[in-house]
Amino acid sequence: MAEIVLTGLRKTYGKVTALDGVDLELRDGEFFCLLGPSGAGKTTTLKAVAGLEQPDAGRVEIGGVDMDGVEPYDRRVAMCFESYALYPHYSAYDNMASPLRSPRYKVPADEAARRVGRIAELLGISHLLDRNVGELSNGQRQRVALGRVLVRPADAFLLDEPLSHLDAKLRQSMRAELKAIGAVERTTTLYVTHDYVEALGLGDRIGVLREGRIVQVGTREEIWERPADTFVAESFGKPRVNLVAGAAAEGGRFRTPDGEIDIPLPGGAAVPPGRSLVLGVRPRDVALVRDGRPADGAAELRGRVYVTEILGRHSEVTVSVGESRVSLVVPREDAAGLGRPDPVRLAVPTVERLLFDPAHGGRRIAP
Ligand SMILES: Nc1ncnc2c1ncn2[C@@H]1O[C@H](COP(=O)(O)OP(=O)(O)OP(=O)(O)O)[C@@H](O)[C@H]1O
Repeated sequence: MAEIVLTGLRKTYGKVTALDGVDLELRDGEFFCLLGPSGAGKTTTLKAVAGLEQPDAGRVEIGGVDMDGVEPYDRRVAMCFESYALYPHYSAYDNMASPLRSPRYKVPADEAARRVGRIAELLGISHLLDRNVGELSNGQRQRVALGRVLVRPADAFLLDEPLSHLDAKLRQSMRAELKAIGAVERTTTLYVTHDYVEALGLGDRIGVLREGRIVQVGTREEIWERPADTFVAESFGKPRVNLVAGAAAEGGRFRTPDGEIDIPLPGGAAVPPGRSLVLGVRPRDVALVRDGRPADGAAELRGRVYVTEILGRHSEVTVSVGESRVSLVVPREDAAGLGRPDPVRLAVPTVERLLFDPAHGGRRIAP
């Protein structure tokens, strides 16, 4: 077990800045998810921790020890890449046990068998242990590769999109297993993903990486309810958060340029009238109003259906409110019969409204 502390990590490849001053602290035994779009620097961060890439500047500490000059093999971390190198002519068992036979991690054969057996069971691959890896599916191979990492005694696991080749159902069950392994082993785990559902489901805490910088670190509730900026807000949730451009108006209100949306500012934000703002509301927080008035505290918007799309048992309805668009997710039957350009009324509840400042990179200013 060990905490991992990254300070001011920088790494450039020619003209590309992969890491632009990454600061991150992982607590001992924590399951930490690093989320970011393609090219954000996730893999580079992992490699810097593993010692496979030398940062141009900054420091990596594992368990309180500065890793400068420490060889990858001496860092006591186990890393699993998205592309996994297995021995195709060996059995799954031998692949998983191979690290435990190397001089560095050598454990007695019965201990190795016990470790491999336990991890294989957690990963749901016990029945595959005798098969040659060359005969396995991609998803099965990915689990063997993950197993090979998890059997090793290590202070930290570094996992790079380890579930990317699994189908949706298997991913979901594997998430539960990984969480269980993390809890049992209490081993600090740095888990890289670009899938927000995975990050929310797995991470004790989540770090959001953008263009080589950490933009926010927090629990799933903090990241979801109090995103640091519009980038983080847009990174979590499907359909995406509604971001509506407008400005502060007299009396503590938010107004779009055409005046069609004119509602109280969230969280009693004190913003001088005229200042540009972006209002954020998640589609699942917006409701259709059929009769009467919206519930207490909710603001009413009037618009016309622009498009509807069925998402399984729910439908996404996109509504034009003047020049702005607002999406909402409602039970499928509630949207039945709705089509362009039917008039609709929407309720936007108070508490879920977020306010961002477009003049400062879209950072959240309320609540
Ligand atoms: N060996 C390399 N040579 C040149 N450029 C590189 C190298 N490795 C990474 N990069 C660049 O550095 C940036 C960050 O890459 P990195 O692989 O860390 O991103 P990532 O967040 O893991 O992306 P993905 O989700 O696509 O794997 C990218 O612009 C990438 O093209």
